[in-house]
Amino acid sequence: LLMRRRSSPLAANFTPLRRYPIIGNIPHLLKNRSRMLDWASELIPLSPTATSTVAPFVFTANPSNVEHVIRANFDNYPKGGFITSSMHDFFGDGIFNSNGELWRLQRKTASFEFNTKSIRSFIMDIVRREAVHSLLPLLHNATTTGEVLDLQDLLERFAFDNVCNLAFGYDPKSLDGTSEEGLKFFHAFDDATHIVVHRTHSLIPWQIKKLLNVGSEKRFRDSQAIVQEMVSRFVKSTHKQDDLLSRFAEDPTHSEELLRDISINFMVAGRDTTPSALTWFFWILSSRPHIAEQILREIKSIRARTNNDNDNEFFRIEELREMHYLHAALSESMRLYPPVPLLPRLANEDDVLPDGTSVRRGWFVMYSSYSMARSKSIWGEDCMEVKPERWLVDGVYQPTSPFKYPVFHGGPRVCLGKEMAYIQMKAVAACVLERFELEVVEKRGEPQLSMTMRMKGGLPVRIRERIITTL
Ligand code: HEM
Repeated sequence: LLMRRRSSPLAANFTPLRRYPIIGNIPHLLKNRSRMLDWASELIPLSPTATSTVAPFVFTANPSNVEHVIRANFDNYPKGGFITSSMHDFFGDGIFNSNGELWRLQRKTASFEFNTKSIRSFIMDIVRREAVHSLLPLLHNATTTGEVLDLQDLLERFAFDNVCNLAFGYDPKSLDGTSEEGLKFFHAFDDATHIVVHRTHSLIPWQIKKLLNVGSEKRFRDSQAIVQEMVSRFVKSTHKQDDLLSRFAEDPTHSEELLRDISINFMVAGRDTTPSALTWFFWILSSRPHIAEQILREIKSIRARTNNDNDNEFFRIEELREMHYLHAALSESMRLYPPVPLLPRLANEDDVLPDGTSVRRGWFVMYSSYSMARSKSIWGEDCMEVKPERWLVDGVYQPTSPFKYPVFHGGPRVCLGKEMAYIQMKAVAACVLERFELEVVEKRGEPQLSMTMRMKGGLPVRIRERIITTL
C-alpha cells in the first residue's frame, strides 16, 4: 500500500512552492508555522481552483471541497493530529476535541439543550443583566471621564461573564473587576487558552518544555490548575438549575472529569467567538457611518412598533429577531472577519477532493473562511466591500449555504451556539449603538490569530453619549 501511495502521482495538485530534495517542505513549514492564516491567504489565490498543496497541508477556499470535507465525506475528516493533541491538556475529551462516539453523545445532549425555549430565555436574562448592570454603566462612565477604552478587552470580559453565568450560574464580574476570585479565573483562563494555541509555534517542542516544567509550559500548568480547580468546584456543587452544567449533570453516565471538560469547551466557545465578531463589527462601523445609521433607524422603528420606546428598557428577544438589517450587518462583518478564519481537518484515508486535489492519509485539509470572503468567484466583484444588503431580500435576512459561508462551520459539526451568539451580539450591538457613539482612536485593524481572530493591539475607542437625532 505504501509503495502504491508513493508511486501514485499528485498531478492534479496545485503546489505553489518548490519542494526541496530530502527535506521536502520543512523549510516552508518552519518559516510559516506561526503565520498560518497569512500564509493560507497568500497561497490560496494563486491556485485556479482556490486549493494549494504544501504537504502535509492542503489549503482550500473552494466551496465544493469544503462541503466534501465537512459534510459529504465527514467520516474521513475527523479532528486530530498534532493540532488537537496540543490542545488535549486543556480541552480534554470535551466536544471540541473529541470524535466518534464520545463526540456524538455530547453533541446529542447539547443539541437538545441548546434548542429548548428555557435556555433561550436564560441566555437573554444573562445578557440583559450583564449589559444593564456592567457594560452600559462602564461605557457611560467613560463618556464623563473621556478615558480611552480597549473595546476588545471589554467585550472579552463581557463574554466571559456571560458564559460563566450560562455554564455554571456563576458571575466572575471580570468586567467591573469587583471579584478578586473572578479576575483570577479570567486571567488564568485567558493565559491557558493563549499558551495552548501557540504551542505549535515554538521551535522548541512544547512537550520538552512541559516535561521540564519551564517557560510558557510552567505558566500553562499554573493557569490550568486554577481553571480546573474552579471548574471542578462547580462540578461538585452542581444542583438542579438552568445552567448548562446542571443540564449535562442530569446524565448519570457523565463522569466529573467529563463534566469538567464539557464545561471548559463551552467556555472557550462562548468566550472567544462573539467578542471577536463584535470587535471587528464596531471597527467596520467606525468608518461606515451609513451602516450605523441604518441600524439605528431599524431599532427606532422596532421600538415604535412594539411600544418599547423607552430606551431604558432592554430589548425583548422578539424585538431582536425583527432586526434583520442588524443581523445582515453582523453577518457581513463576520464574512470579511470570521472569528474562526481557518480550520483544519485530518484525512483518515487517501482521498480526492471535488476539484481533483489529492489528499494523502495523515494530511490536513485547512479550509479558510477568510479567503472565501475575498473570492470574487464566490461573492462577486464587490467581495471586498461591506454590504449588509447582500443578505437581504425585501428587507428580510436570507441565510446562505454554510459551504460558501462556513463561518459557523457546517454539516454534522455545525456550531451549536449560532442562535445564542446572534442573540448576544445583536443585544450588545443594539444597546451600545443606541446610547453611544464610538470613536476609534487608532484604526489598526490588523488580524491576529489566537483561539479566534483577534485585533492586534486591541480596539482603543473614545465614547460619547449619542445625541438623539431624527434619523
Ligand atoms: C460569532 C460567534 C460564533 C462563531 C463564529 C462560531 C463558530 C464556530 C465554528 C467555526 C465551529 C466549528 C469548530 C470546529 O469544528 O473546530 C463551532 C463549533 C461549535 N460552537 Fe460555535 N461559534 C460561535 C459562537 C458559539 C457560542 C456562543 C457557543 C456556545 C456557548 C458555541 C458553541 C459551539 C460548539 C459547542 C461547537 C462544537 C460543535 C461540534 O463540534 O459538534 N459557538 N462554532
